[in-house]
Amino acid sequence: MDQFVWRVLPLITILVSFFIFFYLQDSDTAPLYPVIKLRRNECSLLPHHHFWISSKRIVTPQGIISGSVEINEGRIVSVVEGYGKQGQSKQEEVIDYGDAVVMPGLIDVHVHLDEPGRTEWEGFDTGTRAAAAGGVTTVVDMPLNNYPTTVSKETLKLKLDAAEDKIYVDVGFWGGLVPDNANNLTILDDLLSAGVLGVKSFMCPSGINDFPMTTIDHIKAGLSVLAKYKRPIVVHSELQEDNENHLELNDNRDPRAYLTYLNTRPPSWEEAAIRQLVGVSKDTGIGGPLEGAHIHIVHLSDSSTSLDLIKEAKSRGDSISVETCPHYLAFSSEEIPNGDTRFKCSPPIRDAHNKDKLWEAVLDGHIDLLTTDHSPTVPELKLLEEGDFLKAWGGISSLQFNLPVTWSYGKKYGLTIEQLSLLWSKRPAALAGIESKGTIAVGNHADIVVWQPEQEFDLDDNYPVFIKHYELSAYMGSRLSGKVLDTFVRGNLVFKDGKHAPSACGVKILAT
Ligand SMILES: NC(=O)N[C@H]1NC(=O)NC1=O
Ligand SMILES: [Zn+2]
Ligand SMILES: [Zn+2]
Repeated sequence: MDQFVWRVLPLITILVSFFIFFYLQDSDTAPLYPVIKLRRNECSLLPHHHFWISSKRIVTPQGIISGSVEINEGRIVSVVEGYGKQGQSKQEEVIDYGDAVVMPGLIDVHVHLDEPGRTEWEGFDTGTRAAAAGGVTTVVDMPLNNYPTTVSKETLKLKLDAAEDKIYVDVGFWGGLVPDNANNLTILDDLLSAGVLGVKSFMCPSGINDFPMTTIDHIKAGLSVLAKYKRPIVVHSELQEDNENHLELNDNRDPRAYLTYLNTRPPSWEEAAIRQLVGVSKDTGIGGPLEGAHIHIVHLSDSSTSLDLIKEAKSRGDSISVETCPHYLAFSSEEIPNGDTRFKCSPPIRDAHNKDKLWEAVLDGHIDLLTTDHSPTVPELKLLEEGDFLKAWGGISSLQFNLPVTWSYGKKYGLTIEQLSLLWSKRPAALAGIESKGTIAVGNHADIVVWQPEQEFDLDDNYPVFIKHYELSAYMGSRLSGKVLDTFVRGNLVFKDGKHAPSACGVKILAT
């Protein structure tokens, strides 16, 4: 036995020395902690944790500057004006992006990732890879389309477990307000104290059985708890009217014609819901009985009376805000081909005049922010072959394309890069209460997208798309401008040249 040990000992010594030698080659800061070091490197496509990004177009709250951003351990530690003047830095630690735009990463506060329960529709892995590839550094996940829906602290726990080790960007979570927890506010209170950033509810059927709609009284009850936590409710604002003209039943019009579907969900549905909501938001103003609560209207499509009601509520000091989505700004009902159910969503895409007015409201600041409402499904439910607009799943798949789509269509209306950044980063961060994100400012998370507004590309089958069932996206086949080059999340380079970092190191964001 002794003899055996003496024979293998030199061999073991040589193996150990080889390991140490190669490990030290790879290390620059913490040679004594190989395990931590190796894992950290897998989070990023860069070897450094302290580095500089320089560019002639950096979007800061003070305007677009030429200079550099210093990043250390995931935070922005300095922003220096003057291109090529990054002080003490070593050359290999400076990434020079030339005239590419360096901007806060996008924050998409309306995304259905569908996991657990409907991972065949989307999922944390595919969804957050798509986000990273599109320059989206934070998403806030919706409480429905996953199964079970996120309506209690127990179901939130299932969400959090399902997200473990799968997220490439940071992810926050909305809880759901449904009759069950609106009628038993302890459940809602527990859900909020478990860390959801706020709650979502529907004023019409949601299309998902275990996510029933709420009445305005449920919403009022929910707001009383939300006020205490100072967190928002985000509301799908359509109120179904009992108007025969709009019912799908007894209707012998062509279900493949987009107009048939459009007529089933008129602007008056949005108007009726918003009228009820502004009746309640009046109490959210300073000194009001619901001070601290906030009402946010999701995916506004009607740019007429619905928008006027919101403007009025804002001008009297209500705590209320509104989002719209790229598909309402990119498409109009006149252009939607018969049977092309990729364009089906609710509320529906309306006519070109409505779209122009939506852009006007975006540019004037009456619409606060943009989101995707990325709501994917499987081909069997999108019914592309049948082309039946009345039966197909309503929801548009677009998470990876936010930035180029907003830019491609917006620049024709005079949208600036600074406005785009407010709409996609700063204001969404404020709504979700995650203000250490959303701007390139000292102390903030180094969540950054680098993109080239002038670069055009075709969204065809050769383009690396990471959303599941990408062929169901209404944007496939289009030519866009504004190519995402690199994406950083908390200083980790998570996406570059069509490739992701080896490990999914996004963080689950919980409100405290
Ligand atoms: N359940 C769900 O995701 N519904 C979404 N789809 C859509 O088009 N509008 C929605 O609210
Ligand atoms: Zn909705
Ligand atoms: Zn949605």
